[in-house]
Amino acid sequence: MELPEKFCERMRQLMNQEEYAQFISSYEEPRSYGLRSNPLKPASLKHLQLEPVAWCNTGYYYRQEQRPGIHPLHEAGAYYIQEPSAMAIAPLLDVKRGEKVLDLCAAPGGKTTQLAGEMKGEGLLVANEYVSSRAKVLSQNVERMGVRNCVVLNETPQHLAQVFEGFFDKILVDAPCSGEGMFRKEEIARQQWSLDNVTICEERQKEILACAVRMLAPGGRLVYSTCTFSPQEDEYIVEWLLETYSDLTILPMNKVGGMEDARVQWSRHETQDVKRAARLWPHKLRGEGHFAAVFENTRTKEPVTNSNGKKSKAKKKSPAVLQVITAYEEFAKEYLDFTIEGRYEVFGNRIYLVPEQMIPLDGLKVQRAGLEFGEETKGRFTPAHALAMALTDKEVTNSCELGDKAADYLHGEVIHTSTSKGWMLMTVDGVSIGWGKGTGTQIKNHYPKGLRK
Ligand SMILES: C[S@@+](CC[C@H](N)C(=O)[O-])C[C@H]1O[C@@H](n2cnc3c(N)ncnc32)[C@H](O)[C@@H]1O
Repeated sequence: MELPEKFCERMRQLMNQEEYAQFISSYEEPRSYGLRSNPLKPASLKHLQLEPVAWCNTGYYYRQEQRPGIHPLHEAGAYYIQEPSAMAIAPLLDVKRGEKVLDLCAAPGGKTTQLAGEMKGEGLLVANEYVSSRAKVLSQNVERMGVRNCVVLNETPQHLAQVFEGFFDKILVDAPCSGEGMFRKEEIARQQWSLDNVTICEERQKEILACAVRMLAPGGRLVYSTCTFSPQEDEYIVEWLLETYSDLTILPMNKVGGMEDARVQWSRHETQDVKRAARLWPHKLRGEGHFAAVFENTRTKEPVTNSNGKKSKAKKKSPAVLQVITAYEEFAKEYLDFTIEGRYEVFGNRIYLVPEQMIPLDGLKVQRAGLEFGEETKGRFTPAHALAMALTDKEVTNSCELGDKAADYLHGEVIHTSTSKGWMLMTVDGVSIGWGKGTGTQIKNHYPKGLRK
């Protein structure tokens, strides 16, 4: 594999001869493939031969030729395909049900969906992505994985910091970086790499982190991660955070499965605490490589905030809004049997469930306001695909197991079978995959046209 010359030169200077040889030869080895099972949509994965990933209790290695990405259970959100070392990051936040959590650089959503699985649908998860096309992909993945409590935003960190000062219990900054840990996976990462870009990334990371620190609640936790090896974006950044923010302390980490201490000698001022951060190296474990550090905000005093005091005022609902809510409630009475926390928000003819702790959405670039329930047209309610993906067959009055017809359903075909009439949740191996509408002799296909295979 052809690696950028200046990258090799830098690594050669940083490492001793023996380690450099091991590091470089890892690029000639085949890479490992991983998937993470989704606790929100449990399924049997017996059809795959899996080996556990040491640092993630839902993570597994799979063999490339098994191609789990083309199985209907993938479309059903039973698992997320994710590079194994990337699975080490979300657990570091130690999220608890009911917390307010921000994933500031979230697309395509590997770590967001992992956090969502740990939160079990309770609390507030804000997933933000700066690049709008990537925010759409993030939103699709949040939907596929059946997440109920996530608001997807397409904002700058600077604007978020103004709105959410001191608001979040947990913040993840999985920063845009020079991507040296992607070299084996993506040729484009090798082509786009340059020493100048490393420096640009370092500056950008500091700007993003300055915003993240402002949004961290007293006692809150911040996790910083990259998928690159350059000390400028790893040890330097950790040291900079500790030198700049006296309220931040770096926490020790449980380094398992071949993770190593970060290297104090690679920081600018040899700050000893830097070693608490972790390096995941491709020549030391089965993964492409990552860097991670965990910080705690030791400040105890509440800051003056914009957001904490901001509550959604109960606005008088217009007749049009009431019509949408009524249509949903009638649908829910007939077809749903579930309770879920949050507040209704209506945008045009669409109704969403927004997590209770979310502040008013006005003035924010919202990609997904929460869980979309569906839309009303002329008094008739059509449930959203997102709602189907977030439900289990126990939470609906009618469901239909597709079995060997799953591929037909994903193609958009009508399912011929005698059925009851009305909306039904379609499932694959018991996991929801979309809506169908029974006529008595067949089920009309409501799998979204844009997702059909
Ligand atoms: C390493 S990726 C995130 C991967 C994601 N956490 C996951 O696990 O799937 C970093 C993200 O930061 C976004 N980004 C780029 N510039 C940014 C900026 N100035 N501020 C915040 N995010 C930015 C990128 O578009 C990219 O999606």
